[in-house]
Amino acid sequence: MVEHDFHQQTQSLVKLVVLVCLLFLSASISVEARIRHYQWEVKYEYKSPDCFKKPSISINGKTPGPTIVAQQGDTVVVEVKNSLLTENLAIHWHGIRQIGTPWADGTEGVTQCPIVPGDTFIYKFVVDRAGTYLYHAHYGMQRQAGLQGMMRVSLPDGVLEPFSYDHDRSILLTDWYHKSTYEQATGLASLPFSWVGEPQSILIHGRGRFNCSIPTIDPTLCNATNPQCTPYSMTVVPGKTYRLRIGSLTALSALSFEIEGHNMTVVEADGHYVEPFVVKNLFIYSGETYSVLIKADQDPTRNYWASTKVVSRNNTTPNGLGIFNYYPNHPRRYPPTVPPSGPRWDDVAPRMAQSVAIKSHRDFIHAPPLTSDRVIVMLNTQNRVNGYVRWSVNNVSFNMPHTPYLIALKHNLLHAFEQTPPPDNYDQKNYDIFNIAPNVNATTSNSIYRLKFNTTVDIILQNANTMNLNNSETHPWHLHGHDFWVMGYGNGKFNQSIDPKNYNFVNPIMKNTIPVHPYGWTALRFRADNPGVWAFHCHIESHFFMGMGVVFEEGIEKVGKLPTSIMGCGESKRFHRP
Ligand SMILES: O=C1O[C@H]([C@@H](O)CO)C(O)=C1O
Repeated sequence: MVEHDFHQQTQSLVKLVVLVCLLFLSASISVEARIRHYQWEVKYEYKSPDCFKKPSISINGKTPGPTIVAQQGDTVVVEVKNSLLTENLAIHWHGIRQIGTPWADGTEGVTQCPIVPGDTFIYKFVVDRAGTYLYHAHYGMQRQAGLQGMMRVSLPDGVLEPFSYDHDRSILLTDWYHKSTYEQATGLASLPFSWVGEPQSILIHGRGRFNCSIPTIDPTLCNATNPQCTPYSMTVVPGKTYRLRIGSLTALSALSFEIEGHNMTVVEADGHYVEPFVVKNLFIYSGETYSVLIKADQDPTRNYWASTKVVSRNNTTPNGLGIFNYYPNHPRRYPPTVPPSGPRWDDVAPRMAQSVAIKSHRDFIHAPPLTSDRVIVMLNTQNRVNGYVRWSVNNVSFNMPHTPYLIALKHNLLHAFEQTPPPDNYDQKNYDIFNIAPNVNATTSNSIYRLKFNTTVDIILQNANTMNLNNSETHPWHLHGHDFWVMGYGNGKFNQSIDPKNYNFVNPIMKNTIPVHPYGWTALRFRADNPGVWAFHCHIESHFFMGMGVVFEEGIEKVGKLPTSIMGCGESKRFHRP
């Protein structure tokens, strides 16, 4: 009897040990499988994405950089080596909320010190929601030198999308200047002011075609036969349906994208499912992502144009052209037709109509809070400060401090930036948004909005006239660390006592980037529930450089111990122990 018991006990002990070992093994296997490790070297290289040769910033030799592919819940680790020789660096993971890792947001001056030449910095964060996202440089105007790419996060195994398709493809749309970032930034920060002008080309996934035969172009710099500028071609099999993930990281341009002869069904925006709707052309602003479904259901004996046109500015940039290639036609065979001319650049109505049409998918509605605790109205204006042309919010033009806010706030270095908070409103009674402001003087400041943790905040983006007569621009605003509900859009001046009554409480889409249309307003709502310090800014590279942004702090006391790797600049030098 005793012996039998002993035998049983030994058996159960062995079973337990085996079970624990198996559990341990499977845990370590699954943990290992869930880390996506990337090693990137960032450096300048000559590239000719539109046939014109220019020093461009590449990642492992490529611009756009590699697409990060991960699954919901994975940890992404990117080891970034700065080989730019004489230039600092920081990379932002656009659309990733960085819950619990605010120091990994990659915003120089806000969440980290820049990565100095020769250094390697490790970004580590969890991708907590499936969808289409972006990454790009967030230091000065470095993004538009080519440091940008896409991220694709798939659903957990066994979870289905609310739509079906045969193949998944991604393209990044960008605009491209021949002048260096330095020449551009110097002009913007100089007296007299020198504007960057319109981009020379539109690139479809890093490929465009500048006209090298223009007589003023140095023929040694522009080579129409360079294989780097063969047009982008996407091969499709007749009858199949394609999910095309489209991201825009233009420096300046608002775009209209279309595929000749094919409708597109919009199904995703900034990582959220959209109640499907059909468009002929998709308007997309810098910092936005969309997924569209396209069925290859046209005459399969030929190819079709993919065309990208600049809208919202009276521009000189030729349409960016690619090839929608029906297999087995040759992928570089030009379509037999004239490329589509696209919508009129100055027609705001269809752009507003698309913005309004983007609603949450009926099965994925996140209901917004019914009331908000604070309303911040943000007047968007172009101004002069001491003669310099700037952009500002409520007459305050933003500049970056030398000590990143996250470090300054966490370590109580409150003299590291101005403490008087920026205004929550502008002089709504007297300000005429339709005319050049009589007094366009503004101040510059690096003060920030401090939000009460876990409160609901409304932001009203109010557009206005620029310093040029009869001119108001489109500004795509991007919020770091959060998604917001899009509560409504309107033309003209926002009316606090009427317009909130028409907010969409039924099925508002959640996004991280949103346009404010010319002379219009856009209302968004978010929960200040992500401890950290977060930038909110116009995603036009030159506009943010000229002061068009703000910074929010929330729950700083809840932020965990900051990694010393983000430190080493300004007042944070003393905490830096490499
Ligand atoms: O910031 C800008 O400056 C120019 C122009 O307004 C200056 O004349 C322009 O088009 C912008 O978007």
